[in-house]
Amino acid sequence: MNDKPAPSLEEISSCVSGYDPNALPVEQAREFIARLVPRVEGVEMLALRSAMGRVLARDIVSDIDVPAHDNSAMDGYALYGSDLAAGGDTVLQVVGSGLAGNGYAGSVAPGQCVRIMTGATMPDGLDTVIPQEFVRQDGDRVVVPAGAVKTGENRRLAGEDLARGDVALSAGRVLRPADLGMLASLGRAEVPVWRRLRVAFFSTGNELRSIGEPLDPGCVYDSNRYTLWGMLQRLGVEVLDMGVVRDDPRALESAFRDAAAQADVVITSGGVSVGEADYTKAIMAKLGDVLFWRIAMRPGRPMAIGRIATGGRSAILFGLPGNPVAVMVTFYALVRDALLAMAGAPAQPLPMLRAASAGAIRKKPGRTEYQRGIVTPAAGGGWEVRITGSQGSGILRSMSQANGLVVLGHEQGNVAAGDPVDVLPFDGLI
Ligand SMILES: Nc1nc2c(c(=O)[nH]1)N[C@H]1C(S)=C(S)[C@@H](COP(=O)(O)OP(=O)(O)OC[C@H]3O[C@@H](n4cnc5c(N)ncnc54)[C@H](O)[C@@H]3O)O[C@H]1N2
Ligand code: MOO
Repeated sequence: MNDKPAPSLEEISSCVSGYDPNALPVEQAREFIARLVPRVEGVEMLALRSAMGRVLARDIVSDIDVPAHDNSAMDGYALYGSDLAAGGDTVLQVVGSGLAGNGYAGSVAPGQCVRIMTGATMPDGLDTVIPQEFVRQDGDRVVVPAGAVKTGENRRLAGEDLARGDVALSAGRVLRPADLGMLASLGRAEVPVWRRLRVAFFSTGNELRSIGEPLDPGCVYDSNRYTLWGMLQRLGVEVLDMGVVRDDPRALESAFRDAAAQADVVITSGGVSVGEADYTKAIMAKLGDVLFWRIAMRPGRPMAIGRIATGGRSAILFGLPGNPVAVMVTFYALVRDALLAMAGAPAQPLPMLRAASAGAIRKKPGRTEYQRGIVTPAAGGGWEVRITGSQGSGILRSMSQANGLVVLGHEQGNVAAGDPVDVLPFDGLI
Protein backbone atom coordinates (compact mmCIF):
# COMPACT_ATOMS: atom_id res chain seq x y z
CA MET A 1 0.00 0.00 0.00
CA ASN A 2 1.20 3.60 -0.33
CA ASP A 3 3.18 5.53 2.28
CA LYS A 4 0.99 8.64 2.42
CA PRO A 5 -0.21 9.32 5.96
CA ALA A 6 -3.67 7.82 6.18
CA PRO A 7 -6.42 9.62 8.09
CA SER A 8 -7.29 8.11 11.47
CA LEU A 9 -10.66 6.42 11.89
CA GLU A 10 -11.67 9.32 14.13
CA GLU A 11 -10.81 11.84 11.42
CA ILE A 12 -12.81 9.86 8.89
CA SER A 13 -15.84 9.58 11.14
CA SER A 14 -15.83 13.32 11.75
CA CYS A 15 -16.17 13.82 7.97
CA VAL A 16 -19.26 11.58 7.75
CA SER A 17 -22.35 13.61 8.59
CA GLY A 18 -24.65 12.03 11.16
CA TYR A 19 -22.05 9.39 12.03
CA ASP A 20 -23.40 7.10 14.76
CA PRO A 21 -21.50 3.80 15.14
CA ASN A 22 -24.44 2.24 16.99
CA ALA A 23 -27.06 2.87 14.30
CA LEU A 24 -25.15 3.65 11.15
CA PRO A 25 -27.21 4.06 7.98
CA VAL A 26 -25.83 2.08 5.02
CA GLU A 27 -25.05 5.24 3.05
CA GLN A 28 -22.89 6.62 5.86
CA ALA A 29 -21.14 3.28 6.27
CA ARG A 30 -20.34 3.29 2.55
CA GLU A 31 -19.07 6.86 2.73
CA PHE A 32 -16.84 6.03 5.69
CA ILE A 33 -15.41 2.99 3.95
CA ALA A 34 -14.79 4.93 0.73
CA ARG A 35 -12.72 7.43 2.73
CA LEU A 36 -10.84 4.67 4.54
CA VAL A 37 -9.57 2.52 1.71
CA PRO A 38 -6.38 3.35 -0.24
CA ARG A 39 -5.73 2.28 -3.83
CA VAL A 40 -3.02 -0.27 -4.53
CA GLU A 41 0.34 0.99 -5.74
CA GLY A 42 2.40 -0.73 -8.38
CA VAL A 43 1.84 -1.14 -12.09
CA GLU A 44 2.72 -4.15 -14.20
CA MET A 45 2.80 -4.57 -17.96
CA LEU A 46 0.80 -7.56 -19.12
CA ALA A 47 0.35 -9.25 -22.47
CA LEU A 48 -3.11 -8.51 -23.79
CA ARG A 49 -4.74 -11.85 -23.03
CA SER A 50 -3.31 -11.96 -19.51
CA ALA A 51 -4.86 -8.54 -18.87
CA MET A 52 -8.44 -9.80 -19.24
CA GLY A 53 -10.39 -8.77 -16.10
CA ARG A 54 -7.48 -6.67 -14.80
CA VAL A 55 -7.67 -2.95 -14.02
CA LEU A 56 -6.07 -0.53 -16.46
CA ALA A 57 -3.57 1.72 -14.65
CA ARG A 58 -3.12 4.41 -17.32
CA ASP A 59 -5.23 5.97 -20.04
CA ILE A 60 -4.68 4.32 -23.41
CA VAL A 61 -4.37 6.97 -26.11
CA SER A 62 -4.70 5.88 -29.70
CA ASP A 63 -1.58 6.55 -31.76
CA ILE A 64 -3.18 5.52 -35.04
CA ASP A 65 -6.49 6.02 -36.81
CA VAL A 66 -8.78 2.99 -36.70
CA PRO A 67 -9.58 2.22 -39.43
CA ALA A 68 -6.41 3.62 -40.94
CA HIS A 69 -8.06 4.51 -44.27
CA ASP A 70 -11.48 5.30 -45.73
CA ASN A 71 -12.92 1.97 -46.87
CA SER A 72 -16.01 0.31 -48.20
CA ALA A 73 -18.73 -1.01 -45.87
CA MET A 74 -20.27 -3.16 -48.63
CA ASP A 75 -19.42 -5.39 -51.57
CA GLY A 76 -20.45 -3.31 -54.60
CA TYR A 77 -19.20 -0.37 -56.65
CA ALA A 78 -17.36 2.74 -55.51
CA LEU A 79 -18.37 5.89 -57.36
CA TYR A 80 -18.40 9.69 -57.31
CA GLY A 81 -21.57 10.88 -55.58
CA SER A 82 -21.49 13.84 -57.96
CA ASP A 83 -22.14 11.44 -60.88
CA LEU A 84 -25.51 10.33 -59.49
CA ALA A 85 -28.26 11.63 -61.76
CA ALA A 86 -31.01 13.49 -59.94
CA GLY A 87 -34.25 11.66 -60.89
CA GLY A 88 -32.98 9.04 -63.36
CA ASP A 89 -30.75 6.00 -63.70
CA THR A 90 -26.98 6.53 -63.68
CA VAL A 91 -24.82 4.48 -66.03
CA LEU A 92 -21.14 4.03 -65.00
CA GLN A 93 -18.21 2.27 -66.59
CA VAL A 94 -16.33 -0.21 -64.38
CA VAL A 95 -12.57 0.47 -64.69
CA GLY A 96 -11.07 -1.91 -62.12
CA SER A 97 -11.54 -3.63 -58.81
CA GLY A 98 -10.33 -3.25 -55.24
CA LEU A 99 -10.10 -5.96 -52.58
CA ALA A 100 -9.58 -5.64 -48.81
CA GLY A 101 -5.81 -5.36 -48.38
CA ASN A 102 -5.31 -4.86 -52.11
CA GLY A 103 -7.09 -1.68 -53.10
CA TYR A 104 -7.50 -0.15 -56.58
CA ALA A 105 -4.62 2.24 -57.17
CA GLY A 106 -5.50 3.63 -60.61
CA SER A 107 -7.25 6.87 -61.38
CA VAL A 108 -10.99 7.12 -61.95
CA ALA A 109 -12.59 9.67 -64.25
CA PRO A 110 -16.08 11.09 -63.86
CA GLY A 111 -18.63 8.58 -65.21
CA GLN A 112 -16.48 5.67 -64.08
CA CYS A 113 -16.67 3.39 -61.02
CA VAL A 114 -14.64 0.65 -59.33
CA ARG A 115 -15.79 -2.80 -58.30
CA ILE A 116 -15.05 -2.87 -54.53
CA MET A 117 -15.20 -5.36 -51.65
CA THR A 118 -16.00 -4.73 -48.00
CA GLY A 119 -12.94 -3.34 -46.21
CA ALA A 120 -11.12 -2.32 -49.40
CA THR A 121 -9.58 1.15 -49.39
CA MET A 122 -11.73 3.72 -51.17
CA PRO A 123 -10.01 4.71 -54.46
CA ASP A 124 -8.82 8.34 -54.43
CA GLY A 125 -11.71 10.79 -54.66
CA LEU A 126 -14.52 8.24 -54.70
CA ASP A 127 -16.91 8.89 -51.85
CA THR A 128 -19.88 6.53 -52.26
CA VAL A 129 -20.50 2.78 -52.50
CA ILE A 130 -23.58 1.18 -54.01
CA PRO A 131 -24.15 -2.42 -52.80
CA GLN A 132 -23.98 -4.86 -55.72
CA GLU A 133 -27.54 -6.15 -55.21
CA PHE A 134 -28.93 -2.68 -56.07
CA VAL A 135 -27.35 -2.34 -59.54
CA ARG A 136 -27.94 -3.93 -62.91
CA GLN A 137 -24.80 -5.10 -64.64
CA ASP A 138 -24.41 -4.81 -68.37
CA GLY A 139 -20.95 -5.88 -69.63
CA ASP A 140 -18.41 -3.41 -68.23
CA ARG A 141 -21.19 -1.03 -67.27
CA VAL A 142 -23.43 -0.83 -64.21
CA VAL A 143 -26.78 0.89 -64.02
CA VAL A 144 -27.53 2.55 -60.69
CA PRO A 145 -31.31 3.02 -60.36
CA ALA A 146 -32.52 6.48 -59.36
CA GLY A 147 -32.48 7.00 -55.57
CA ALA A 148 -30.68 3.69 -54.81
CA VAL A 149 -27.83 5.44 -52.97
CA LYS A 150 -26.94 8.87 -51.65
CA THR A 151 -23.54 10.55 -51.71
CA GLY A 152 -21.30 9.32 -48.88
CA GLU A 153 -23.25 6.16 -48.13
CA ASN A 154 -21.62 2.78 -47.36
CA ARG A 155 -18.22 4.33 -46.86
CA ARG A 156 -16.37 4.03 -43.54
CA LEU A 157 -14.12 6.94 -42.67
CA ALA A 158 -10.56 6.71 -41.43
CA GLY A 159 -10.52 7.12 -37.65
CA GLU A 160 -14.29 6.73 -37.25
CA ASP A 161 -13.77 3.99 -34.65
CA LEU A 162 -10.78 5.59 -32.92
CA ALA A 163 -9.05 8.72 -34.11
CA ARG A 164 -5.35 9.27 -33.41
CA GLY A 165 -5.10 11.08 -30.05
CA ASP A 166 -8.44 9.77 -28.71
CA VAL A 167 -8.52 8.21 -25.26
CA ALA A 168 -9.48 4.67 -26.22
CA LEU A 169 -9.77 3.38 -22.64
CA SER A 170 -9.47 5.27 -19.37
CA ALA A 171 -7.44 4.26 -16.35
CA GLY A 172 -9.62 2.35 -13.89
CA ARG A 173 -11.30 0.29 -16.57
CA VAL A 174 -11.76 -3.41 -15.77
CA LEU A 175 -10.76 -4.93 -19.09
CA ARG A 176 -13.49 -6.84 -20.88
CA PRO A 177 -13.50 -8.81 -24.14
CA ALA A 178 -14.40 -5.80 -26.31
CA ASP A 179 -11.56 -3.84 -24.69
CA LEU A 180 -9.01 -6.54 -25.56
CA GLY A 181 -10.24 -6.40 -29.15
CA MET A 182 -10.00 -2.63 -29.21
CA LEU A 183 -6.47 -2.70 -27.82
CA ALA A 184 -5.57 -5.27 -30.46
CA SER A 185 -7.03 -2.96 -33.14
CA LEU A 186 -4.49 -0.38 -31.95
CA GLY A 187 -1.70 -2.92 -32.27
CA ARG A 188 -0.98 -2.95 -28.52
CA ALA A 189 0.72 -6.14 -27.39
CA GLU A 190 0.90 -5.13 -23.71
CA VAL A 191 -1.04 -2.90 -21.35
CA PRO A 192 -0.26 -1.35 -17.94
CA VAL A 193 -2.48 -2.70 -15.16
CA TRP A 194 -2.52 -2.21 -11.40
CA ARG A 195 -1.05 -5.07 -9.46
CA ARG A 196 -3.72 -7.38 -8.18
CA LEU A 197 -5.30 -6.60 -4.81
CA ARG A 198 -4.52 -9.32 -2.25
CA VAL A 199 -7.36 -10.32 0.02
CA ALA A 200 -6.90 -12.79 2.89
CA PHE A 201 -9.89 -14.28 4.66
CA PHE A 202 -10.74 -16.73 7.37
CA SER A 203 -13.70 -17.92 9.38
CA THR A 204 -13.86 -17.79 13.15
CA GLY A 205 -15.84 -19.98 15.52
CA ASN A 206 -15.33 -23.17 17.52
CA GLU A 207 -18.48 -24.67 16.02
CA LEU A 208 -17.11 -24.58 12.49
CA ARG A 209 -15.87 -27.68 10.73
CA SER A 210 -14.14 -27.82 7.38
CA ILE A 211 -15.27 -30.11 4.60
CA GLY A 212 -13.78 -33.57 5.20
CA GLU A 213 -13.96 -33.30 9.00
CA PRO A 214 -16.67 -35.15 10.93
CA LEU A 215 -19.58 -32.95 11.93
CA ASP A 216 -19.37 -33.13 15.73
CA PRO A 217 -22.48 -32.44 17.81
CA GLY A 218 -23.41 -28.76 17.80
CA CYS A 219 -21.17 -28.03 14.81
CA VAL A 220 -21.82 -26.74 11.29
CA TYR A 221 -19.74 -26.90 8.18
CA ASP A 222 -17.99 -23.65 7.33
CA SER A 223 -19.86 -22.25 4.35
CA ASN A 224 -18.72 -18.62 4.57
CA ARG A 225 -15.27 -19.33 3.21
CA TYR A 226 -16.85 -20.75 0.09
CA THR A 227 -19.29 -17.91 -0.54
CA LEU A 228 -16.52 -15.41 0.17
CA TRP A 229 -14.10 -17.24 -2.10
CA GLY A 230 -16.70 -17.18 -4.89
CA MET A 231 -17.49 -13.49 -4.49
CA LEU A 232 -13.80 -12.57 -4.40
CA GLN A 233 -13.06 -14.70 -7.47
CA ARG A 234 -15.69 -12.76 -9.39
CA LEU A 235 -13.95 -9.52 -8.49
CA GLY A 236 -10.65 -10.76 -9.89
CA VAL A 237 -8.62 -10.17 -6.74
CA GLU A 238 -5.87 -12.48 -5.46
CA VAL A 239 -7.39 -14.67 -2.78
CA LEU A 240 -5.64 -16.12 0.29
CA ASP A 241 -7.87 -18.62 2.06
CA MET A 242 -6.58 -18.96 5.62
CA GLY A 243 -9.06 -21.57 6.78
CA VAL A 244 -11.03 -21.78 10.00
CA VAL A 245 -9.52 -20.20 13.10
CA ARG A 246 -10.79 -21.36 16.46
CA ASP A 247 -11.92 -18.90 19.06
CA ASP A 248 -8.66 -18.79 20.96
CA PRO A 249 -6.67 -15.60 21.55
CA ARG A 250 -3.33 -17.00 20.38
CA ALA A 251 -4.70 -18.66 17.29
CA LEU A 252 -6.64 -15.53 16.39
CA GLU A 253 -3.70 -13.20 16.95
CA SER A 254 -1.40 -15.26 14.78
CA ALA A 255 -4.05 -15.56 12.06
CA PHE A 256 -4.62 -11.80 12.00
CA ARG A 257 -0.88 -11.06 11.96
CA ASP A 258 -0.28 -13.58 9.22
CA ALA A 259 -3.12 -12.21 7.12
CA ALA A 260 -2.12 -8.58 7.59
CA ALA A 261 1.51 -9.39 6.73
CA GLN A 262 0.56 -10.87 3.37
CA ALA A 263 -2.54 -9.05 2.21
CA ASP A 264 -3.94 -5.59 1.52
CA VAL A 265 -7.31 -6.58 2.96
CA VAL A 266 -8.31 -9.03 5.67
CA ILE A 267 -11.89 -10.29 5.71
CA THR A 268 -13.18 -12.38 8.58
CA SER A 269 -16.60 -13.75 9.33
CA GLY A 270 -18.07 -14.30 12.75
CA GLY A 271 -17.35 -13.08 16.24
CA VAL A 272 -18.32 -9.42 15.77
CA SER A 273 -21.58 -9.46 17.71
CA VAL A 274 -22.00 -9.48 21.48
CA GLY A 275 -21.47 -13.21 22.18
CA GLU A 276 -19.58 -14.23 25.33
CA ALA A 277 -17.18 -16.80 23.93
CA ASP A 278 -15.72 -14.46 21.32
CA TYR A 279 -12.15 -13.24 21.51
CA THR A 280 -12.28 -11.99 17.95
CA LYS A 281 -13.21 -8.41 18.79
CA ALA A 282 -10.63 -8.15 21.54
CA ILE A 283 -7.84 -9.32 19.22
CA MET A 284 -8.94 -7.04 16.41
CA ALA A 285 -8.89 -4.09 18.81
CA LYS A 286 -5.48 -5.12 20.15
CA LEU A 287 -3.85 -5.39 16.73
CA GLY A 288 -5.18 -2.31 15.09
CA ASP A 289 -7.40 0.68 14.87
CA VAL A 290 -10.83 -0.93 14.65
CA LEU A 291 -14.42 0.24 15.07
CA PHE A 292 -17.33 -2.01 15.90
CA TRP A 293 -20.43 -0.86 14.13
CA ARG A 294 -24.07 -1.64 14.37
CA ILE A 295 -25.35 -0.87 10.93
CA ALA A 296 -28.98 0.05 10.26
CA MET A 297 -29.40 -2.80 7.82
CA ARG A 298 -30.84 -6.26 7.68
CA PRO A 299 -29.32 -8.73 7.41
CA GLY A 300 -25.85 -7.72 8.54
CA ARG A 301 -26.10 -5.56 11.61
CA PRO A 302 -22.76 -6.02 13.41
CA MET A 303 -19.51 -5.37 11.61
CA ALA A 304 -15.91 -4.48 12.44
CA ILE A 305 -14.01 -2.05 10.26
CA GLY A 306 -10.56 -0.54 10.41
CA ARG A 307 -6.90 -1.38 10.04
CA ILE A 308 -4.84 -4.25 11.39
CA ALA A 309 -1.13 -3.50 11.71
CA THR A 310 1.75 -5.92 11.81
CA GLY A 311 5.47 -5.67 11.09
CA GLY A 312 5.26 -2.05 9.97
CA ARG A 313 2.50 -2.56 7.43
CA SER A 314 -1.23 -2.38 7.79
CA ALA A 315 -4.16 -4.00 6.07
CA ILE A 316 -7.77 -2.92 5.84
CA LEU A 317 -10.03 -5.09 7.98
CA PHE A 318 -13.62 -6.04 7.25
CA GLY A 319 -14.96 -8.14 10.12
CA LEU A 320 -18.22 -9.44 8.71
CA PRO A 321 -21.02 -10.97 10.77
CA GLY A 322 -21.04 -14.76 10.95
CA ASN A 323 -24.52 -15.54 9.66
CA PRO A 324 -24.14 -16.92 6.12
CA VAL A 325 -26.60 -14.54 4.43
CA ALA A 326 -25.26 -11.57 6.40
CA VAL A 327 -21.76 -12.31 5.06
CA MET A 328 -22.96 -12.14 1.47
CA VAL A 329 -25.19 -9.12 1.88
CA THR A 330 -22.62 -7.06 3.77
CA PHE A 331 -20.05 -8.04 1.15
CA TYR A 332 -22.23 -6.77 -1.70
CA ALA A 333 -23.56 -3.71 0.13
CA LEU A 334 -20.32 -2.52 1.76
CA VAL A 335 -17.20 -4.45 0.76
CA ARG A 336 -17.44 -5.00 -2.99
CA ASP A 337 -17.17 -1.36 -4.06
CA ALA A 338 -14.39 -0.78 -1.53
CA LEU A 339 -12.33 -3.65 -2.98
CA LEU A 340 -12.88 -2.35 -6.49
CA ALA A 341 -11.74 1.13 -5.43
CA MET A 342 -8.65 -0.39 -3.78
CA ALA A 343 -7.96 -2.39 -6.94
CA GLY A 344 -7.97 0.90 -8.91
CA ALA A 345 -11.45 0.52 -10.43
CA PRO A 346 -13.87 2.92 -8.75
CA ALA A 347 -17.28 1.24 -9.06
CA GLN A 348 -20.04 2.69 -11.18
CA PRO A 349 -23.57 2.63 -9.72
CA LEU A 350 -25.13 -0.71 -10.57
CA PRO A 351 -28.27 -0.70 -12.70
CA MET A 352 -31.39 -1.40 -10.62
CA LEU A 353 -34.63 -2.89 -11.88
CA ARG A 354 -37.98 -1.55 -10.81
CA ALA A 355 -40.22 -4.56 -10.25
CA ALA A 356 -43.73 -5.05 -8.86
CA SER A 357 -43.65 -6.99 -5.59
CA ALA A 358 -45.69 -10.19 -5.98
CA GLY A 359 -46.61 -10.13 -2.29
CA ALA A 360 -46.75 -7.81 0.70
CA ILE A 361 -43.44 -7.27 2.55
CA ARG A 362 -43.21 -6.11 6.15
CA LYS A 363 -40.54 -3.46 6.55
CA LYS A 364 -39.70 -1.01 9.33
CA PRO A 365 -38.46 2.45 8.36
CA GLY A 366 -35.03 3.34 9.78
CA ARG A 367 -32.92 0.55 8.23
CA THR A 368 -32.08 -0.77 4.78
CA GLU A 369 -33.28 -4.30 4.09
CA TYR A 370 -31.92 -6.64 1.47
CA GLN A 371 -34.48 -9.34 0.78
CA ARG A 372 -33.66 -12.11 -1.64
CA GLY A 373 -35.95 -12.28 -4.63
CA ILE A 374 -36.66 -14.00 -7.92
CA VAL A 375 -37.34 -11.55 -10.72
CA THR A 376 -39.41 -12.72 -13.68
CA PRO A 377 -41.10 -10.91 -16.57
CA ALA A 378 -44.55 -9.65 -15.47
CA ALA A 379 -47.61 -10.75 -17.44
CA GLY A 380 -48.48 -7.17 -18.48
CA GLY A 381 -44.87 -6.13 -19.26
CA GLY A 382 -42.12 -4.97 -16.93
CA TRP A 383 -40.86 -7.13 -14.06
CA GLU A 384 -42.29 -8.89 -11.04
CA VAL A 385 -40.31 -9.98 -7.98
CA ARG A 386 -41.16 -12.73 -5.50
CA ILE A 387 -39.31 -13.14 -2.20
CA THR A 388 -37.46 -16.49 -1.84
CA GLY A 389 -39.32 -17.85 1.19
CA SER A 390 -37.95 -17.46 4.68
CA GLN A 391 -35.52 -14.57 4.92
CA GLY A 392 -33.62 -15.65 8.05
CA SER A 393 -29.99 -14.59 8.11
CA GLY A 394 -28.88 -18.22 8.42
CA ILE A 395 -30.94 -19.45 5.47
CA LEU A 396 -28.41 -19.55 2.66
CA ARG A 397 -30.97 -21.17 0.37
CA SER A 398 -32.77 -17.79 0.25
CA MET A 399 -29.65 -16.42 -1.45
CA SER A 400 -28.94 -19.42 -3.64
CA GLN A 401 -32.46 -19.42 -5.11
CA ALA A 402 -32.53 -15.67 -5.71
CA ASN A 403 -31.52 -13.87 -8.87
CA GLY A 404 -31.48 -10.46 -7.23
CA LEU A 405 -31.63 -8.45 -4.03
CA VAL A 406 -34.78 -6.48 -3.28
CA VAL A 407 -33.40 -3.29 -1.75
CA LEU A 408 -35.85 -1.63 0.64
CA GLY A 409 -34.40 1.78 1.45
CA HIS A 410 -33.78 3.33 4.86
CA GLU A 411 -37.02 5.34 4.92
CA GLN A 412 -39.23 2.70 3.28
CA GLY A 413 -42.15 1.23 5.26
CA ASN A 414 -44.36 -1.78 4.51
CA VAL A 415 -44.72 -2.82 0.88
CA ALA A 416 -48.16 -3.83 -0.44
CA ALA A 417 -48.58 -6.52 -3.12
CA GLY A 418 -48.17 -4.86 -6.51
CA ASP A 419 -46.05 -1.95 -5.17
CA PRO A 420 -42.90 -1.20 -7.16
CA VAL A 421 -39.59 -2.03 -5.43
CA ASP A 422 -35.92 -1.70 -6.39
CA VAL A 423 -34.11 -4.90 -7.32
CA LEU A 424 -30.36 -5.25 -7.78
CA PRO A 425 -29.95 -8.11 -10.28
CA PHE A 426 -27.11 -10.46 -9.39
CA ASP A 427 -25.91 -10.40 -12.97
CA GLY A 428 -24.96 -6.77 -12.52
CA LEU A 429 -22.68 -7.65 -9.64
CA ILE A 430 -20.23 -9.87 -11.45
N1 LIG B 1 -27.86 -10.34 21.65
C1 LIG B 1 -27.59 -10.20 20.36
N2 LIG B 1 -27.32 -11.30 19.66
C2 LIG B 1 -27.04 -11.16 18.35
C3 LIG B 1 -27.06 -9.91 17.72
C4 LIG B 1 -27.33 -8.78 18.52
O1 LIG B 1 -27.33 -7.65 18.03
N3 LIG B 1 -27.58 -8.98 19.84
N4 LIG B 1 -26.85 -9.82 16.39
C5 LIG B 1 -27.20 -10.98 15.62
C6 LIG B 1 -26.76 -10.84 14.28
S1 LIG B 1 -27.63 -9.76 13.31
C7 LIG B 1 -25.77 -11.59 13.74
S2 LIG B 1 -25.40 -11.52 12.06
C8 LIG B 1 -24.96 -12.49 14.51
C9 LIG B 1 -23.53 -12.16 14.22
O2 LIG B 1 -22.74 -12.73 15.15
P1 LIG B 1 -21.22 -12.96 14.96
O3 LIG B 1 -20.64 -12.16 13.88
O4 LIG B 1 -20.58 -12.79 16.28
O5 LIG B 1 -21.14 -14.43 14.42
P2 LIG B 1 -21.16 -15.79 15.19
O6 LIG B 1 -21.84 -15.64 16.49
O7 LIG B 1 -19.79 -16.30 15.17
O8 LIG B 1 -22.05 -16.62 14.21
C10 LIG B 1 -23.39 -16.32 13.94
C11 LIG B 1 -24.03 -17.52 13.29
O9 LIG B 1 -23.43 -17.79 12.05
C12 LIG B 1 -22.89 -19.11 12.00
N5 LIG B 1 -21.61 -19.06 11.31
C13 LIG B 1 -20.55 -18.31 11.67
N6 LIG B 1 -19.54 -18.51 10.81
C14 LIG B 1 -19.97 -19.40 9.91
C15 LIG B 1 -19.38 -20.01 8.79
N7 LIG B 1 -18.11 -19.72 8.45
N8 LIG B 1 -20.10 -20.90 8.06
C16 LIG B 1 -21.36 -21.20 8.43
N9 LIG B 1 -21.99 -20.63 9.48
C17 LIG B 1 -21.30 -19.77 10.22
C18 LIG B 1 -22.67 -19.46 13.44
O10 LIG B 1 -22.62 -20.84 13.62
C19 LIG B 1 -23.86 -18.80 14.10
O11 LIG B 1 -25.01 -19.60 13.94
O12 LIG B 1 -25.24 -12.36 15.86
C20 LIG B 1 -26.63 -12.28 16.19
N10 LIG B 1 -26.77 -12.30 17.62
O1 MOO C 1 -26.01 -9.55 10.55
MO1 MOO C 1 -27.35 -10.46 11.19
O2 MOO C 1 -27.60 -11.10 9.73
O3 MOO C 1 -28.65 -9.24 10.65
O4 MOO C 1 -28.27 -11.97 11.40
